[in-house]
Amino acid sequence: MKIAPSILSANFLNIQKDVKIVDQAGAEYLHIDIMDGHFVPNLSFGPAAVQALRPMTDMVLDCHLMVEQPDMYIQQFAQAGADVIGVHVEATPHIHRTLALIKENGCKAEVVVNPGTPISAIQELLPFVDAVLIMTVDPGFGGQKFIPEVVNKIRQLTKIRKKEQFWFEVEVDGGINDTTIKECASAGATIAVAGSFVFESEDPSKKVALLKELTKDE
Ligand SMILES: O=C(CO)[C@@H](O)[C@H](O)COP(=O)(O)O
Repeated sequence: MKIAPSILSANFLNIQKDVKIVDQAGAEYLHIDIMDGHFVPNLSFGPAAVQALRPMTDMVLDCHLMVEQPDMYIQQFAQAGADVIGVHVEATPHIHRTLALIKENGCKAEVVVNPGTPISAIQELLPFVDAVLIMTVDPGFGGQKFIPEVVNKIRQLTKIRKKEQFWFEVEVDGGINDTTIKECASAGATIAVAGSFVFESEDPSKKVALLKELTKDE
């Protein structure tokens, strides 16, 4: 399983140091939460933050857009250095167009589903995506409690993925720690985002190593 530390919980006064720590600890992805204060009740980063992070690491920059009208921002995030751009199925009536736009801009296209949204809502999109992000908390804040009922959706998606021989990544995000990551991994998740568990600890490097160790056989 790949580990994607979420910089929402990192130390913004010394972000370069935190990025280096998780990079050296073996994290493959760096998860960047983009919040607009409309789609979710919180504000975070814009394309300038992604541009500043890009020269700091070769980790995959995984931009999770929690924004309304995502099409307005795709090109800016792509030009800033995003590798993966995730857009919520709940955020636009034209999600297929948005996913195509992400690919046209040279990035991997990811569709994101909230805890209250069924897998059936994205089923027709599965042939077009590089990744599906299943939210295991309601988006907007770090440090929330994992919603265990969502594990069933990871299983459902994994079943479809195997049956149809799709190769998209199955990413999980929210409340991931040394217990919940095991449930997600056994259900078929391939990437785990972890914010507070990693960065609000004494030793983020050890936490990344622990998450990798716990899921090394998945
Ligand atoms: O998308 C989000 C929150 O909306 C996440 O990426 C959080 O940043 C994860 O934080 P933890 O739940 O791991 O503390």
